[in-house]
Amino acid sequence: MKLSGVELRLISMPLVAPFRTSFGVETTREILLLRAVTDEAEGWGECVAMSDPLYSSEYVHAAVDVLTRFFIPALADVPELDGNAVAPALAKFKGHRMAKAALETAVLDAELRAQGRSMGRELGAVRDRVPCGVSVGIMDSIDELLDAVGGYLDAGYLRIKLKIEPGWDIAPVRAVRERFGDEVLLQVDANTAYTMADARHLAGLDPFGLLLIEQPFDEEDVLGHAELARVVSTPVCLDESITSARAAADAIRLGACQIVNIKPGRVGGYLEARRIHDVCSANGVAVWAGGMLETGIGRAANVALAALPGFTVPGDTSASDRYYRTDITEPFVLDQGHLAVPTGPGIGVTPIPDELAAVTSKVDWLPL
Ligand SMILES: CSCC[C@@H](NC(=O)CCC(=O)O)C(=O)O
Ligand SMILES: [Mg+2]
Repeated sequence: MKLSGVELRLISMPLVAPFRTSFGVETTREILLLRAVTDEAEGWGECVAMSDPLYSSEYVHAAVDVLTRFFIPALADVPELDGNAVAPALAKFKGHRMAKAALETAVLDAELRAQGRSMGRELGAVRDRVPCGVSVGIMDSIDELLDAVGGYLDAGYLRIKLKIEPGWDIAPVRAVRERFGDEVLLQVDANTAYTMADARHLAGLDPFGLLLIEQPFDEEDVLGHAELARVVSTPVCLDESITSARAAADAIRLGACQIVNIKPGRVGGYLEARRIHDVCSANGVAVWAGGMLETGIGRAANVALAALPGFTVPGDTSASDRYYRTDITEPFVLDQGHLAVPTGPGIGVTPIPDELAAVTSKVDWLPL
């Protein structure tokens, strides 16, 4: 394919309710969307970087800058562009995996649309629908939390994930167990809020039969997670630490994780995400699809990824209305706790022009 240019679009999506984690509160999601225009088709990619560098070092305006000044111009020199050619063309640039992922996805989407192949087929999906979990933020009270969890269970979600932080961990987990029983699939996510000094305290979660404890320590403290795994019986899952297939292989070898949360944006794209899936599967490590509050653009691709064979636990692929009153694509709607894997060419969805225009704050066109 020949790339004629890339549109960078900033949109602002108000959340249906504040979403609080151990690193802050999100009320509006500022998102960078890319539209790659080629001589054969157009493709879309969603950059999952947050507005501020709090989940990781990346943030929206840094992604705009690095794509504009370095990554998009670098594709001009690629003679036969396709999804597989993007990562090698950007390999000389360090980091910025979320920006790279958005660009690779837009080019891959264009390639697949041109060839009439779905993302699911390209990645190796083996299911036509995926079981869905939901991520529940830190709340002001246990009662508020129990109302929220009850609502999600009534909606059909098959797994509950509770955000935790020091001072909000054992009590909310105990309350959910006491109210909803031991059968509910339940896990927690600390977003790096603890240290090894908290190990004994975190062992206090063991009696509650959690599926996993996600990223309790700093993303660089891989050995700390291995040490924790020797102290607690709850399986340790890594998110922020797993930035590549190599990082996954090292973490598994060090005993730092028994389960892996795969987020294509965090690792540089869906092709690397599939490699991480393959490494984990080869080592008997279960994986699940993480989320970054994506619109239907990113959500469509995540649902396709979640249909691969090694995704054996429900992921954070929630319905569109978990975060947004109106999505910029046809909404993803939960059906018996599952989302259908898009079957159309590429990611299988496209933005609805009026909905996209309503949330757009800035559009830039970068010709090549
Ligand atoms: C704003 S928090 C984003 C990162 C967080 N994501 C979620 O909790 C799931 C978000 C979603 O449902 O998309 C995680 O660390 O796993
Ligand atoms: Mg996480």
